[in-house]
Amino acid sequence: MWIGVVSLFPEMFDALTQQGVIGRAVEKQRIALEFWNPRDYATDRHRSVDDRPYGGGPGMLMKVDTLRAAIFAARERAQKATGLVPTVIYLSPQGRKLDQQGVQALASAGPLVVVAGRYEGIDERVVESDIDEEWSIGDYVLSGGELPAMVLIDAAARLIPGVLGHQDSAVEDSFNDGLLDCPHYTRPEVIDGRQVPDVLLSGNHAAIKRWRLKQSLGRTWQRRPDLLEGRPLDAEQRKLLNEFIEEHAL
Ligand SMILES: O=C(NCc1ccc(CNCc2ncc[nH]2)cc1)c1csc2nc[nH]c(=O)c12
Repeated sequence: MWIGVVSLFPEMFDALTQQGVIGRAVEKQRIALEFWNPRDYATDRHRSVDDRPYGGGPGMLMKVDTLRAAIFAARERAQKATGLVPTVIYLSPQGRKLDQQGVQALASAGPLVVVAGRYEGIDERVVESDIDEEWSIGDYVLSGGELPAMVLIDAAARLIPGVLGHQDSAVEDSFNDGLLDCPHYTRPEVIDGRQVPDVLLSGNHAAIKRWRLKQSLGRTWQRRPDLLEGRPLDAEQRKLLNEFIEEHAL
């Protein structure tokens, strides 16, 4: 997967590339991550990258000419590197809320150019002319688009074949997709008098699989019933959930 990042703070993305799953994927060239900094296109003495808003008001906007130069350079590189026209994504509080379905779509959309804003954002005409999709990661105010861009890249990269070493966990994800995870346990067997559920010590893998699915269904019902609305249950899952509800009926 080829991803170009337009950001004033490319060094922030070291958090993504220096370690972990994504770091290894970049190293193994499963993912190509390249950066363009609008400041590198500044021509004035102060190398300014922000500009004042028409109509006045607090805050600044990203300077149009340096931002567009960086977007064009990233887009051109994407085409040279992949032979495909990239989808240009702008992270913004006004964007579509990112969820796993959106991540799946982005992961299979070919090369991406991801634009991370700073200040109060970017000129609306740049959104209209150069941006294909606007995405937000949630309804809370952050200081810029870099953390949202890293969230998007991390989530999308995990779906690229070969990025996740232990394939089964990716399969698990798909198996549980749309449900909350079940409780997990590891050594010691007792913590402050609290024991590990017997089924997990039984070695009965069918019973363990059943217990985990039941817990996922039950927890989703308890904590995020909205997730169940968009997800049909088969007969077995319906049965397990009903058992859970009966066991937890107050
Ligand atoms: O660039 C981002 N944030 C920086 C930022 C925060 C606030 C404002 C505008 N503030 C004035 C205002 N707001 C409402 C009315 N008037 C502009 C830019 C960002 C990208 S994706 C994302 N997803 C979740 N949260 C985020 O903040 C982000």
